[in-house]
Amino acid sequence: MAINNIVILTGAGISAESGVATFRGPDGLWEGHRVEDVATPEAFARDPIMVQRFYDERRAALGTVQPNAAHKAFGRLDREWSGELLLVTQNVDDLHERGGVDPAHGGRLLHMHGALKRVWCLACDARSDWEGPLLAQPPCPACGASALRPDIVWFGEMPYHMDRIEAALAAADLFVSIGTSGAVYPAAGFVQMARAFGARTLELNLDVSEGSHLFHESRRGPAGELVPEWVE
Ligand SMILES: CC(C)NC(=O)[C@H](Cc1c[nH]c2ccccc12)NC(=O)[C@H](CCCC/N=C(/NCCC(=O)O)S[C@H]1O[C@H](COP(=O)(O)OP(=O)(O)OC[C@H]2O[C@@H](n3cnc4c(N)ncnc43)[C@H](O)[C@@H]2O)[C@@H](O)[C@H]1O)NC(=O)OCc1ccccc1
Repeated sequence: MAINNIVILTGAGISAESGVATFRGPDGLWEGHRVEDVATPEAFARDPIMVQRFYDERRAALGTVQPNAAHKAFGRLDREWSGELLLVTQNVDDLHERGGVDPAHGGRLLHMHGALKRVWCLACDARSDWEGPLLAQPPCPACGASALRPDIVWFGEMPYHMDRIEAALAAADLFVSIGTSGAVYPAAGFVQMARAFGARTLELNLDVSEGSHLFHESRRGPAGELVPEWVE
């Protein structure tokens, strides 16, 4: 089968070698909190200070990490692949962009769970690029109100770009999943969807994941080695 249309899904594992904590790593906790308990609209309503601190720390930490060989390999693929390519990431870091995947290049990169460097104003609904902390409740760049929240998809909220993602999965010849435990939906269901439409499916992951048995092929190892090998 000729491979022309590729859909790639990445998770926290692709950024692990850059020093970004995964969710279900050794303790997968933040200050003793399960992510599912911090990354929810209920937690934000209950304790906005705690939630803002959680994201301020992760946003600030982006300045201390660099894209790794896996991110850079996808930068090369984005530049060289003439067929259809959609890179869907569950990650909220900016390492795919800094690894060379150009978001402006035909919209090939989608952050289905949002991004740390974006904010959402609950007063005027504007979404804006953002670098600094939100703890001090700074004014919205669009309306000046102090009602900014991280532009991140929390548990119980609808992920972004689902229409584009589902259309690409339906047309995919190849679906590749990298560095994800397959524990969170709807992302964990993409492999079944791609297979249902006849795509070949490949997993590149350090450990066995909740979805490994669903793939045609599953390779074990660090993304920093497996991804450049696969892209070459
Ligand atoms: C916990 C789980 C059971 N819960 C869910 O799935 C829920 C509920 C649910 C929906 N459908 C279901 C069906 C069944 C059961 C439950 C549900 N899903 C939702 O709430 C979703 C929204 C989920 C998104 C939540 N936000 C995130 N992130 C942003 C926040 C933030 O980042 O702070 S999810 C977050 O957790 C997930 C973490 O998973 P991974 O990225 O896979 O990371 P993890 O640490 O788990 O695993 C790392 C893997 O990498 C590997 N690895 C490690 N190092 C390396 C290495 N070096 N190289 C290679 N691999 C490596 C490891 O082996 C491991 O396998 C990611 O998705 C990540 O984005 N929303 C929704 O369903 O809305 C409803 C709806 C529907 C219609 C209309 C309206 C509403």
